[in-house]
Parts: sequence; C-alpha cells; structure tokens
Amino acid sequence: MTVRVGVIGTGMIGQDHIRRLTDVIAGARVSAVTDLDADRAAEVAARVGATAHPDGAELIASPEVDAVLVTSWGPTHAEHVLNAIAAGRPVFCEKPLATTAEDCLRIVEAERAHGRRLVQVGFMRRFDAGYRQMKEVLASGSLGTPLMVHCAHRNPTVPDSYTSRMAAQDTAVHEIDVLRWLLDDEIVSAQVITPRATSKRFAHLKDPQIMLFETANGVRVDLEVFVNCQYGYDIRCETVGEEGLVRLPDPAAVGVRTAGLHSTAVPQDWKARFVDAFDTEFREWIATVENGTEPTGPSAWDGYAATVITDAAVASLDSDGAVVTVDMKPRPACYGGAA
Ligand SMILES: NC(=O)C1=CN([C@@H]2O[C@H](COP(=O)(O)OP(=O)(O)OC[C@H]3O[C@@H](n4cnc5c(N)ncnc54)[C@H](O)[C@@H]3O)[C@@H](O)[C@H]2O)C=CC1
Ligand SMILES: O=C1[C@@H](O)[C@H](O)[C@@H](O)[C@H](O)[C@H]1O
Repeated sequence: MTVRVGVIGTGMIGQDHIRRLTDVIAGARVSAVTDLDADRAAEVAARVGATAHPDGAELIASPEVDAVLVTSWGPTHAEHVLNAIAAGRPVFCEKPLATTAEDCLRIVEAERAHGRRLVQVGFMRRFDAGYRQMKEVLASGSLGTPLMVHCAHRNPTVPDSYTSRMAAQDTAVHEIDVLRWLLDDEIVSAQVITPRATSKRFAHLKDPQIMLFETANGVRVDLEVFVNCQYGYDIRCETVGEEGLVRLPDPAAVGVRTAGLHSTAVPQDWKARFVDAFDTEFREWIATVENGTEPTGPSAWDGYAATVITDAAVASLDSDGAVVTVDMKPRPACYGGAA
C-alpha cells in the first residue's frame, strides 16, 4: 500500500518534508496540500502531482488522504490536529504540538476519547543515530546512575523576528523533549539566567541564555542556548553518571589537512545536521500508518509536557531567573510510564 499524505503548510519545512516523502521514503506519496498562500500550494501541488485544497478541514476530509502532516505555523497546529483526530486520521504534527498547554490537553483528551494513539509530534532528535546510541548506553546501566547533563544548542544567527522567549519555545524545546526521553525521567523545574549579551544580536534579544532544569530523580541539566554564535549549528550533549559519561558525537565529516591546519566542517543549519534523523522519523512513521499500528514516536503527551516545561522556562526568563516549578497534570495511563 502507498500511504497518501495530505500536507497542511507548504512553507520551509513543509516543502522539505514533501521532498522527503516524494524522493526518499518508500511507500508514501503526497496526495494533497494546502496553504494560506494558495499560489504556493498550487505550485507545490503541480510539482508533486497532488491536489491543492482551499483549507486544512477540506484536506483532512478528502478521500485521497490516508494521513495528515501539519507543517503550518505553531498557533494553527491545534485546530488541524483536532480535526484529524475527529476524522480518525493518523497525524504527524511538527513541533510544537500546540502553543498553549490548554490546547495540548484538548488534543490529549480528544485522542484518549478516540481510544488509540493517532498523533506523533515532530521531535526528530529521538531518531538521530547519536542520541539513540546515547540512550542505549544509559539504558545499559554501564555508567551507573545519571547525575548531570551538559548541553549546548547553538545557531549561527537568527532573524530580527526571533524573540527572547523563542530561545525556550522554538529552540530549547528540542533538548526538553530529548532529555525526558534519554533519561526516562520528568523535568520538574526550570530556571533561565542571562550572561553578558553578545554584541552580534538584534538589540531586543537576550542571547545567549543558560537554562537549568531539574528532573524528578534529581538530575541537573545545564543548557546553553546561543543563537548568534556565528560559526555554525552546533548541538552538544554529555551525560555524566556515577561511573562514566557518554557524549553525543559530532556528525561524520571528513578531516581536511592543509596549510598547517587540520579541520572538519561544522554544519550550518538544523536541516543538514538532522537530515538522517528526519528521514528515519518519517520512515518509521509511514511504516506505522501502513501497518495500521499506533505511532511509536513522540506522543501528544510528550507534546503537552514539552509545552508546559517551555512555559516554566519562559516564566523564569520573565521573572529575572526565578526557579519555576513545572505545573504538569498527572500522566494518563494510556501514555505509558515515565517519559
Ligand atoms: N523539527 C524542526 O527542527 C523544525 C520544526 N519547525 C516547525 O515547523 C513549523 C513550520 O515552520 P516553517 O516551515 O519554518 O514556517 P514557514 O513560515 O516557512 O511555513 C509555514 C507555512 O504554513 C502556512 N500556513 C500557516 N497557517 C496555515 C494554516 N492554518 N493552513 C494552511 N497553511 C498555513 C504559511 O502560509 C506558510 O507557508 C513550525 O511549527 C516550526 O516550529 C520548523 C523548523 C525546524
Ligand atoms: O526547530 C528548529 C528551529 O525552529 C529552531 O529555531 C532551531 O534553533 C532548532 O535547532 C531547529 O531544530
């Protein structure tokens, strides 16, 4: 069976995922698209042989669609995901699941009422080979009990439209998700402090930021978010246990020796850094749709958890670095054990 995917939002990542579903992933094709920009949707539809629909609701209701991919702007995600659940369609939603905790909970409730998981959230790091190896090492117990995690998330530059809150909402949200999964533990508090600001930023932005998280088991996490670091897109993660540590590898790149220097390239953006993770994420999601099984990637509950932890980090930033307790509802049994 070829899974027919309908895509809501044909902007930057929407087009990248359409390319992936068309050229890379076997057993899938894009059958329908929609965008607020109708010309853009029509152009993409013509390129991949899909039907352009006037809006998300019509696309979801179309008999040509087996599964839905939501790659529109964050504040619109909840409406499309809720419509997909109401229609009983599997739905992959790029992060964030929704921009408010209340909307995330509405999705969790709708999915619970439907009786089986339909939603997967686009936290692609769980599909990255390096993070997967880290998780295996941690789960093996060979490092003893994990105590601390040191992380960095650096982007070369960000546009003027990027705000100080987006450091948590848009950027650190990936670490928030992957750390809950890596440690199989829940984040219970957040604190954001701001060191000296880089001169290479737009004046309104607090950059860099240092985020500190604590988990239910007492693991302490420090995360540097530095979105104007200039030199590249650099993702670092090191977990220290009682008997050793495990560190995320740098992506494979050839070593070049010339003019007295040995160098390796640093990726320049998240697309290049996580290209394999995105491919694996979609390969595994399409396989579950094809087999009629529940998705195995980040759930609606994980999307909710990421949003409430992000809210705590933003509250800390807004209150000059206070430690803010994460206000998370009890996890429903249908979403399994710890993160
Ligand atoms: N997993 C990851 O690493 C990344 C995830 N994202 C997420 O993907 C989403 C989209 O981001 P970008 O592609 O960068 O944005 P974009 O602005 O390039 O594209 C969004 C598109 O959605 C359309 N759109 C907005 N609301 C719509 C609606 N209700 N119905 C139909 N079309 C609608 C817009 O017209 C636009 O063409 C965001 O939620 C973002 O956080 C973005 C970049 C990386
Ligand atoms: O999701 C993403 C962007 O929206 C965000 O702005 C970047 O910092 C992240 O690394 C990328 O994965």
